Amino acid sequence: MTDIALRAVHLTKRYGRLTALDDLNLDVIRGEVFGFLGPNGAGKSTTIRLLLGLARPSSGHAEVFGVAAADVTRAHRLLAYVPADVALWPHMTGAEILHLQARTGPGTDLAYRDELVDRFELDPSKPARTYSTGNRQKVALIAAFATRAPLLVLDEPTSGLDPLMEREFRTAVRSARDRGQTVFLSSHQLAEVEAVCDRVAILRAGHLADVATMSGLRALHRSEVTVSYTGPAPALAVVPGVEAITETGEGQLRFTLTGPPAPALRSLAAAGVTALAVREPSLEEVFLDYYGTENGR
Ligand SMILES: Nc1ncnc2c1ncn2[C@@H]1O[C@H](COP(=O)(O)OP(=O)(O)OP(=O)(O)O)[C@@H](O)[C@H]1O
Repeated sequence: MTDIALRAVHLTKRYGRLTALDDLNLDVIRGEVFGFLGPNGAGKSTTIRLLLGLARPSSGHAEVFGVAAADVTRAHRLLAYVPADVALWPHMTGAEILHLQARTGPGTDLAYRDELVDRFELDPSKPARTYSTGNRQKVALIAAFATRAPLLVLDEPTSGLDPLMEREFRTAVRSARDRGQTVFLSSHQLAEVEAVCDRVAILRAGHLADVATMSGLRALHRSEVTVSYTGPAPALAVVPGVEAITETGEGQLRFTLTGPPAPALRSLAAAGVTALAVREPSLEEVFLDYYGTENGR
């Protein structure tokens, strides 16, 4: 089997006059956790459907471990897929669905599956129609993580999960990587991708803006700090990582911070700080900051 888990070659999808994906060329290497990051509507789900042969490209093609994505029967033996909107058979219980998926998929580690049911705190005895969005997502994630499929494709996998379950999700992704599985996950959350991925592709308005390693992405990650103080004005201009210092009022400052916060905090220590707020920018803001102001279309 080839070492390229997923390959997109000039992959393009047009819906009428809208180009949802424009000439994507991308290789995901076997064994890596690969993030596919982009704001809402960037074309992430469209790309995933093309990579999995579930939609037909306008031009270009995709491969799963060297198998043409259009050959869905063969390609899908190599992967487990969790869509963004998980639909389950409404009258079956979680346990029955997991049982069925284990029989039809590429092979399941049943002991690990039962462990995941506990860890994700899923009550498998209930019929699927009674499950919340998050619980439906859990069923699909448990089924996917428990398979021995060499590739897991997860579309916005944590959108319905609460923070505790997000932690379990991250643990499960790391275990998948330790077992040698390749994980491809789409997200619009920088923090999630930062926590689990080795590399990340950044998609913006249907265009691949960048493929970065995590350290490259961290350089993009800039927090906005607002501070009120009663003492002397802090000498922030000389602090590494501090930029865009703006006086917002009497004894009030705003600045952006990249990298470790310790030097900035040391400089603030003598200023008699009365309030400090740190805000993580949204992905859209990071993109605007990094890629310019036009909306990319
Ligand atoms: N079947 C379709 N028909 C027409 N337009 C579509 C169709 N599917 C997607 N689009 C459009 O293609 C663009 C990309 O959508 P897509 O769902 O792939 O984005 P996304 O990055 O997954 O967004 P989100 O994070 O909101 O799910 C959007 O402008 C969307 O409206």
